[in-house]
Amino acid sequence: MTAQPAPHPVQSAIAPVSMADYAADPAGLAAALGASFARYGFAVVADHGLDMTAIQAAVDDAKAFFALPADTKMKYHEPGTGGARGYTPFGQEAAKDADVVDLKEFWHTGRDLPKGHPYRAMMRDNLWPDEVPSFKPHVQAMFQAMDRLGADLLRAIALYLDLPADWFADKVDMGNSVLRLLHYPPIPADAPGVRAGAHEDINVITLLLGAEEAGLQLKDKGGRWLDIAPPPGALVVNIGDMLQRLTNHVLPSTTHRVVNPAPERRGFARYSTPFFLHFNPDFEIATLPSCVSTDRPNRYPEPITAQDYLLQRLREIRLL
Ligand SMILES: O=C(O)CCC(=O)C(=O)O
Ligand SMILES: [Fe+2]
Repeated sequence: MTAQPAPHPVQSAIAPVSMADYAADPAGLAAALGASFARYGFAVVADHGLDMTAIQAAVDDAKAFFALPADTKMKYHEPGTGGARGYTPFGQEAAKDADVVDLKEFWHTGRDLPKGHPYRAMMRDNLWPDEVPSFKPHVQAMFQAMDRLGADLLRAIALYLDLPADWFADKVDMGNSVLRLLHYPPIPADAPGVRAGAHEDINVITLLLGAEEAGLQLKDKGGRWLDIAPPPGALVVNIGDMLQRLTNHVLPSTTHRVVNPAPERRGFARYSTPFFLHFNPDFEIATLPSCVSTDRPNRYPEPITAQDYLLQRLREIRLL
């Protein structure tokens, strides 16, 4: 595989928050993260402690999978299942209300549930490609690493919300979380559509690696698009609709997109790996009382289970 030149330097709108002092000063991280989320719905997290060699091994296997012939990849596509597991080809997903499809293909890995677990009724079994033998152990390890880091970030978010640090722990420990391995191929000059149209994430929080290749933008409060250009290896974390709903918009789920590169970088693929952290499917998303006040009336008087909310939203993005 030929090495890509360094991505285009882009000025980032968001200052990174370091997790290096997390153990010594959890309240400090909670305050810094919370301030970034409240302002942008996004945070850039450095010193997150992920084993980047292990992550790279999984990303390399994803690249090997995407390089397979289309009909081989289609063996791992399960139509009519919302793209929950395995492969989703080009031309399938579109942003809500968009009239063009996104310029991407992806693979989804979820949680491996023990035999007989009641959530198996709602969470499909994983698929694994035979053609790339190390894919399964590498991608499983990456899923577990992101799952653990997500739980850590939720402890900081709980502190920011004045909840006990472990408030989220038993609400996400068997969550329907998904690791998405994404491939945006090189783009012809006249390609219609964009790599990923403007959208909000459905889940609780998203942990994104691989956004160094320029293109990821968030829509700021005033309607302006801002570039999110993380330093190499940094994690981009954003609030999803489920946490926005739980917090009555104290933590906003911000619209974002991946724009097509400048002409001189159109020949390069983009590989990124969002981990969509979800609640356990039967968790009832009911507005936190501490996030309701006379200035901030409850926007969601009716609770909804995480599973019902997910199904409703997947229909909107044409995955069901
Ligand atoms: O590829 C990226 O950087 C972001 C992708 C994204 O926003 C998504 O898949 O929800
Ligand atoms: Fe997204």
